Amino acid sequence: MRLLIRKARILDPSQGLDLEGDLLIEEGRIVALDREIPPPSDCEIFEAQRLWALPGLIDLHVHLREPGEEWKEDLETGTTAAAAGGFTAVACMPNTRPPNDSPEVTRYLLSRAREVGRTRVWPVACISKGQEGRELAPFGELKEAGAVALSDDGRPVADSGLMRLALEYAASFDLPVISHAEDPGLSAGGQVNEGPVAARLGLKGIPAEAEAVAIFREVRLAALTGVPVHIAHVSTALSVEILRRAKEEGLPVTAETAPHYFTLTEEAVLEYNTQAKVNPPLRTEVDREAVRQALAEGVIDAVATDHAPHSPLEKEVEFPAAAFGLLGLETAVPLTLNLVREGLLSPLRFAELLSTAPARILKVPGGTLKPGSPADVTLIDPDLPWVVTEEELHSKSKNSPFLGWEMRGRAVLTLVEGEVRWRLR
Ligand SMILES: NC(=O)N[C@@H](CC(=O)O)C(=O)O
Ligand SMILES: [Zn+2]
Ligand SMILES: [Zn+2]
Repeated sequence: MRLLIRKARILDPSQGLDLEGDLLIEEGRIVALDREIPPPSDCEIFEAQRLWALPGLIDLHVHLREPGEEWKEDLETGTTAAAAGGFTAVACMPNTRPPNDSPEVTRYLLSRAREVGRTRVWPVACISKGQEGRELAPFGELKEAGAVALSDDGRPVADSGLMRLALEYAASFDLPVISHAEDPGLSAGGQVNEGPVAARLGLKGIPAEAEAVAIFREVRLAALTGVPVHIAHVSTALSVEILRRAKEEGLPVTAETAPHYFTLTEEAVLEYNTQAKVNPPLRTEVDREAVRQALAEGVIDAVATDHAPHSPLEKEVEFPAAAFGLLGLETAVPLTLNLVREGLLSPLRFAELLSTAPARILKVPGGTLKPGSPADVTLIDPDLPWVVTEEELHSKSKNSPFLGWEMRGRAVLTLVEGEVRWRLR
């Protein structure tokens, strides 16, 4: 099958390309990219005027809840939501039941992905057995089974010595390490950002320092070991300053943030709105502004969603009993496009944050439209207005703080290896 995408705005950070042109796809690969490609015989044509064509978006941080919490999400619904959000690949975190700390779980995820996956699935395995922070998981076996990275996401690795060992051991298997940076002593019992909002609600706060202290530890461990560390879900101005300094020192540290941190503030939890309860918590306007600047300046390298589905069982309860986490896959594109519209990001930087950088951080294929590459392509209508409703969302859960929001911009076509995995209406 051949497909010619015509007159799109082609954005490919891997080649520094931002041009209006055509993209020819054949047998699952990109075979040509040019200002104008004469349609070959026997070719389907997709007219893409006013649309953006990007290397398939890659979400390096999602929770698919399989195995063990399939009432919230499963591999099929999670990857369907991903494709609808414009993603061609997702990296799934290991805090499942059981956690992905064994080659059996990794292999199970990959076999489910082959059977029902709508996108590529890159399993992230545990740093520690059972995510208990005591003993390292079997990195070599996990890598052999198909894990692409390591993280105890959902929980921090509290023991700094164990984290150092994890970095050294991970390096010998060339597995990236992703840190859920949280000092558990400082965050213990916390529900929302520490400050006036927490006080007003009568809830225990989580200070910015709980994140900063942990990020500083990872920065120093990267310096000590020379092994790269990737920081998950950066939420504060203080964290941004630590990362800025680390980068100035030339240390091998990368970081992601999520759209909720550059869109919302702690005000979203007023009235005990559990849909906005997330870890790390939504912070202040100063933090939000710092995160936005960090994305523009390159201090934060990538946008990930931290898509964390929960059912009403976990969310429609009193605030302290509610689970942390919110949906992200289907709202990331319009929320990140807001930063383009505000003049903070160029369209090329947008593509970098959501595709090329995640591929580089995870060391997985993708993030490019170079001829010869697999045809993982996302077409976005950057202006399309739509409203977030439960019916629109493909995720099994509906825990989005953006329900009812008017959005602008949406994926209209998602191709994985040239196959249509999502087409808007
Ligand atoms: N971010 C969250 O609030 N929740 C995540 C865990 C995590 O990402 O740390 C979850 O698994 O629900
Ligand atoms: Zn986390
Ligand atoms: Zn997470």
